[in-house]
Amino acid sequence: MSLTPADVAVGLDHVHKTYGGDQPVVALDDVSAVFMRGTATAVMGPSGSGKSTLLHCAAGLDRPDSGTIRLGGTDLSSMPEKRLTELRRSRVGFVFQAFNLVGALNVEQNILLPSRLSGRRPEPDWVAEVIARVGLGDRLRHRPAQLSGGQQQRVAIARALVTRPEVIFCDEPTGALDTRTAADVLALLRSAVDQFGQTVVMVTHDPVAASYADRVLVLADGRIVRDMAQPGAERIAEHLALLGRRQPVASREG
Ligand SMILES: Nc1ncnc2c1ncn2[C@@H]1O[C@H](COP(=O)(O)OP(=O)(O)OP(=O)(O)O)[C@@H](O)[C@H]1O
Repeated sequence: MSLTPADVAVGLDHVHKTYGGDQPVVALDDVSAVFMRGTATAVMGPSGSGKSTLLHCAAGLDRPDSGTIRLGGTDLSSMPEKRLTELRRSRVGFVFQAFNLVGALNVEQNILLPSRLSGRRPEPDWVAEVIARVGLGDRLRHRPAQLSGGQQQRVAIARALVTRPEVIFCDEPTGALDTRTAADVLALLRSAVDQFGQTVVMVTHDPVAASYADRVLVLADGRIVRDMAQPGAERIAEHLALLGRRQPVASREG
């Protein structure tokens, strides 16, 4: 099967990112990766390996020093800040470890906030479908503080889905949840991919969370050192343990 540009949700091409200061840190060192539409990818690696930097650059929250980042057909690298902000509101969704809901707004208002900010009226049928899918129909008038952690993360996922973004970027989406609640949230993200054709890119430390993805990329020292298709939690854990013993040879495995 040959790839067409339309199959690609996000593409990074030879991306470099160095943080300045007296002792510059190379956070991304010539990273090239393609995230296909309708798939979930987990990004893993030791602390400081560049996972958040990759996510932030791919999402247009940060800029690379060199290299190209494309969202769909759009090159983000040289886009003015104002357009980048608009693009993030309308074409990208975010789910963070700390949920990042607005405490003064109720569940429904939180879910509709990105649409309001981008000046787009979401289709009522789609909003109803998303709310039903995340199981929050009886909580719409509640404030975030009145919800459990798992329910708050469901609100964040609904908020991300409602704008039909081209990709949802998740940064440790289950980091603040217990194992069972985490499994519910991961199943929900998985169903967004399988049922809605959503694209998900998820940074995680957890091999079990990563096993919900179609593909696992592992970073070390700002480089991609593993690229695995559906490896399963045990194999992921083995690879991470090997990395702990420093095996810097890049490999691509199916
Ligand atoms: N704003 C910054 N200024 C300077 N250095 C930074 C900055 N942000 C990140 N770094 C450095 O860049 C490297 C990559 O950081 P990054 O946060 O992307 O790693 P990570 O894999 O997400 O780590 P963690 O798992 O601990 O969150 C690290 O060495 C980090 O210290």
